Amino acid sequence: MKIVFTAEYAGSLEPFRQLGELVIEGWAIGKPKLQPSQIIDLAHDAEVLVTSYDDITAEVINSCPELKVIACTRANPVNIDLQAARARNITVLYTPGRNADAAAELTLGLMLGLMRHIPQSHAALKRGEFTRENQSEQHTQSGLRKDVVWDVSPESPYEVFKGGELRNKTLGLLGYGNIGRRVARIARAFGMNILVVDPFVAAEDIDEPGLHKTTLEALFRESDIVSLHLSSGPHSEGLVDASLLQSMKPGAKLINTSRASVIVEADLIEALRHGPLGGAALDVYHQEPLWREHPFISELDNVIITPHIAGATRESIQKHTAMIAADLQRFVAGEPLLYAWR
Ligand SMILES: NC(=O)c1ccc[n+]([C@@H]2O[C@H](COP(=O)([O-])OP(=O)(O)OC[C@H]3O[C@@H](n4cnc5c(N)ncnc54)[C@H](O)[C@@H]3O)[C@@H](O)[C@H]2O)c1
Ligand SMILES: O=C(O)[C@H](O)CO
Repeated sequence: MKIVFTAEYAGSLEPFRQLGELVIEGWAIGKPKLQPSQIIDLAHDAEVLVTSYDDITAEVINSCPELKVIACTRANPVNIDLQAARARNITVLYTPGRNADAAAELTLGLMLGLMRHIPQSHAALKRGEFTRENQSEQHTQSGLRKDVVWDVSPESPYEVFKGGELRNKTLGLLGYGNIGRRVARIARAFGMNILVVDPFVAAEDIDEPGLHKTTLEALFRESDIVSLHLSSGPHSEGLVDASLLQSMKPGAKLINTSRASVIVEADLIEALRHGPLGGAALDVYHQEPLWREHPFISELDNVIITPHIAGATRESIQKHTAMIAADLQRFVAGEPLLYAWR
């Protein structure tokens, strides 16, 4: 069996080697996607194609007559022409949840960052603000040593960056899948109360002490922090709009590590400029990468931004490599598959 590997990988490739001849044209950060003609050159006689981000088009699929399995190392095989694969009876494997721990942990990092102004206070200190060189003369004249002064003026970091605690706050989770559930578990450990909206998960799978399924309107109205973890698609396009954002508590926070398309960006910017939002933390954008004049970069100090890195850990890559290897072994053994796209 010939296995062509154009995916990002980590950990052992031995399980693949045991299944057949392995041809590796691995993806790496900065490496452009392969063109269909390049994939066809590599995989025209392959039975298995493992990819991360390459577009596996109908042309590719139909030019590789031996293909039996296409494996995509993403939570959603959006880059595979699923209809063309189905027409050829090709099994499509994918890796749901491979980066769920990564995305959940970044979400909590962003939440703490938002509540305690960690990026802003770090940047200010690095710029030389709040250093001993800037201590007011008053303190030295009062006879206190500069290095033991505890500045409690309105301009002191203690005031400027005074934050809020997570304990006893209400966290609203929109989407209770792989990532939403993990965020809920960690947030409960911080002592947060959790509201959930997910039309595809029953209340009995959610409700337990500290966790409660509610309506979209109540979630936005009652949460101190709303974190978005829903899947994208026509069902969620522009779901978070002015009517929901304007119903939030004054100073409430919003976190989006899911997909930008679920928010109306202009409505978010308005809610950050003029309230009620006190801040937002974003990992995903309507157009990526962001550009310097974008308000999230050039204007809004109450926004924390990361460049679509929620899922980017070494462990995520190890997990997807192992998930695909295990399902390929099951495929060859004729056993039921765990991660086949249906
Ligand atoms: N920023 C990143 O690097 C990164 C990394 C991983 C995942 N993601 C994104 O995070 C999101 C969640 O990923 P996941 O792995 O948990 O997906 P998942 O499929 O496990 O869970 C998504 C959940 O959203 C729910 N949902 C769908 N429509 C909804 C709606 N209208 N309202 C509320 N809930 C709704 C689904 O029922 C499902 O439970 C996805 O959009 C994914 O693309 C981003
Ligand atoms: O699609 C995914 O798995 C994440 O957004 C990272 O690309």
